[in-house]
Amino acid sequence: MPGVTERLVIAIDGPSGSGKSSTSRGVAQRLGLAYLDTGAMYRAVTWLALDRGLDRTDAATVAGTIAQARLDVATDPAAPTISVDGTDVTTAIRDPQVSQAVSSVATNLAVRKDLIARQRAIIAAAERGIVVEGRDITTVVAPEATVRVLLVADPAARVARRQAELGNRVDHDAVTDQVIRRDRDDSTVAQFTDAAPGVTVVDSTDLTLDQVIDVICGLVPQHTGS
Ligand SMILES: Nc1ncnc2c1ncn2[C@@H]1O[C@H](COP(=O)(O)OP(=O)(O)OP(=O)(O)O)[C@@H](O)[C@H]1O
Ligand SMILES: Nc1ccn([C@H]2C[C@H](O)[C@@H](COP(=O)(O)O)O2)c(=O)n1
Repeated sequence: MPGVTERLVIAIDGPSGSGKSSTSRGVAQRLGLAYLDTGAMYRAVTWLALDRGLDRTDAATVAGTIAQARLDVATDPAAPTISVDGTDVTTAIRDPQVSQAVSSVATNLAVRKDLIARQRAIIAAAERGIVVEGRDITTVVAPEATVRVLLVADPAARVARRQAELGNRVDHDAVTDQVIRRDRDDSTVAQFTDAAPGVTVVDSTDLTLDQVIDVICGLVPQHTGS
C-alpha cells in the first residue's frame, strides 16, 4: 500500500455497462476507501434540468441553473446517495427519462467545468482515499491517480448486462440506445474509448465481477489483490 501520508486514489473510466459502478464499489469496500460515481452527478443535474423544464439546447441557462444548485454526494460505497438542493434523487436519476437526456447535459462544456471542480473537491476531501469512476477521471479529473484503469467490455455484453438489470420494463431498442447511442454522444466530450498513456486496460467481458475486483486491487502498489 502507499505510505501513510499518500492517499490512494483509484480512477476508473469506461463505456456504459462495462461494470464501472459495480466494480468501483467493490474495490472501495474491499480496500476501505470512499467511492465517487461521477455519472450520478451528471444524472443528478440532468434530473434538475428536467424537473425545472429547462430547454436543454439553451446551454447558458442550463449551466447557470446547475451552478446555483447544491449537490450533496455521500461517498460510502455501501450506501452511495446524491441530493439536489436537499431532495434525495438517488433512485430518480436511474429513470429512463434521465438516462435518455443525460448526454445532452453532460456534453454542455460549462456544466462539465462546474462538475469537474466539484469532483476534485470531493476527491481532495476523502481522507482515506477514494475510488472514482466516470468517463474522464483518468485523463482530466484525476490524471495523477495512483491507479488508472480503462474498464471495457464487448458492446453485446454491455447491452445484455443492462437488459438483464432493467428486465422487461425497458425494450431492447431503448436499452441499446442507453448504451450504444449514449457512448457515441458522450465520446464527443470525453475520451474513454482508448487508454491514455499509463492507463491499464481491463476487459471484463469474460470475467465475473469478483474477478474484475481482484484484478484492479492487484494493480494497487504492494497490495496482494485479496
Ligand atoms: N464483470 C461482470 N460480469 C457480469 N455482469 C457485470 C459485471 N460487472 C458488472 N456487471 C453488471 O452489469 C450491469 C452494468 O454494470 P454497472 O452499472 O456497474 O456498469 P457501468 O459501467 O457503471 O454502467 P453506466 O456507465 O451505464 O452506469 C450491472 O447489472 C452489473 O451488475
Ligand atoms: N465523468 C463522467 C461521468 C459521466 N458522464 C456522462 C456519461 C453518461 O451519459 C452520463 C451518466 O453516466 P453513467 O451513470 O451512465 O456512468 O454522464 C460524463 O460525461 N463524464
